[in-house]
Amino acid sequence: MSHTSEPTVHPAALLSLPKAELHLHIEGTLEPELILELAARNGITLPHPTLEVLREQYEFSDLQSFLDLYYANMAVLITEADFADMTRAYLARARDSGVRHAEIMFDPQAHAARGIELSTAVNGIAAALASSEAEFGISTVLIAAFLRDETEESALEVLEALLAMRAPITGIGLDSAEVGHPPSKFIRLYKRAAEAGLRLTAHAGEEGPPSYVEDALNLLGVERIDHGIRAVEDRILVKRLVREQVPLTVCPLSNVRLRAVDTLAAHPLPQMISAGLNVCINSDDPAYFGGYVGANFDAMAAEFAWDAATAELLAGNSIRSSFAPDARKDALLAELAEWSTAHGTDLDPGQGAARES
Ligand SMILES: Nc1ncnc2[nH]cnc12
Ligand SMILES: [Zn+2]
Repeated sequence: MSHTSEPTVHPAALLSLPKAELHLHIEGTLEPELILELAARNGITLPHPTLEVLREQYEFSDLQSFLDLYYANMAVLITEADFADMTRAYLARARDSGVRHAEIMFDPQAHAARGIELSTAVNGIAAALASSEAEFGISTVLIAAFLRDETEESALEVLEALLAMRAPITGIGLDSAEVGHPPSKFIRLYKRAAEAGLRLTAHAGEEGPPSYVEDALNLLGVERIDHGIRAVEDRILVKRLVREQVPLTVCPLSNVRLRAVDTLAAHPLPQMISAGLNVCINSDDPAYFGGYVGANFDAMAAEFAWDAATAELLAGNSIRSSFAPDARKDALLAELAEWSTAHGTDLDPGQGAARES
């Protein structure tokens, strides 16, 4: 079902494509096996105590049905070592997906609400990130995401605590249940974060209306929008997003599993690319949605018969839209140019596959 005359990019080439992952919840990388291992290690009895029963819970009808399980499973994260092990497991899988830079969100309020010290979560994650470049070849950025279904006061308190402890965070995000919790709830939080020199992103337009995307830009001053797929419903907003080249961190497998879109074939990403939007591909909560960033690329490339130039465009967007230092971006863009030379659209069909296999 090729839509172009160019050869479809080979899955092995997609894995070697140097890319950045900008939308990733570290708690959403807790694989069922690790959940059970940590539960045993910490003497915790889970409501779903076997792998089989736990796996049966991974059928979601919407965002909230997923969030219920996501928050429940966090109960196994108790010590710094738990947070570090979870983070290292993600980095290993991200490396296998060709990720060279990762921007990792965590939910500090969700852990504080369970009585876990902020420093436990921060230090555990940070310990794994500290050796990420040496161990996995992945540079990283840590983002504190605030729960939009909690109050702004709670978010401000936690942000102040993170600043006071000099937590190694580069930015803030806004996640959890979207509808009914508009960006306008968090104006003071984003103002404070901007004053503290933090980079700004927010989930918007996942389940919520296009007006939430507009409000995140206008009221919160975000530099990036996480998801943003419902922006396509508003032509004027799309024009603005194209004009300003606002990065949209799209998560195809997540959108299908949470029923934001009916099927992968109905996903608006191809339409977004054609419109000239600055989109990239991410995994969101890969342990819950059927795959890491490589699987997201594979599924979309197969569904839409993407060529190497489309893969290169998406990877380039991810690198350029990252919060990485300019020197790191330049190095990754140079790697991408090398990949492009090896896998470019002027390549004979099959040549890329032969090189990779
Ligand atoms: N996809 C998602 N949307 C909103 N909040 C989240 N928290 C973790 N994953 C999320
Ligand atoms: Zn998300």
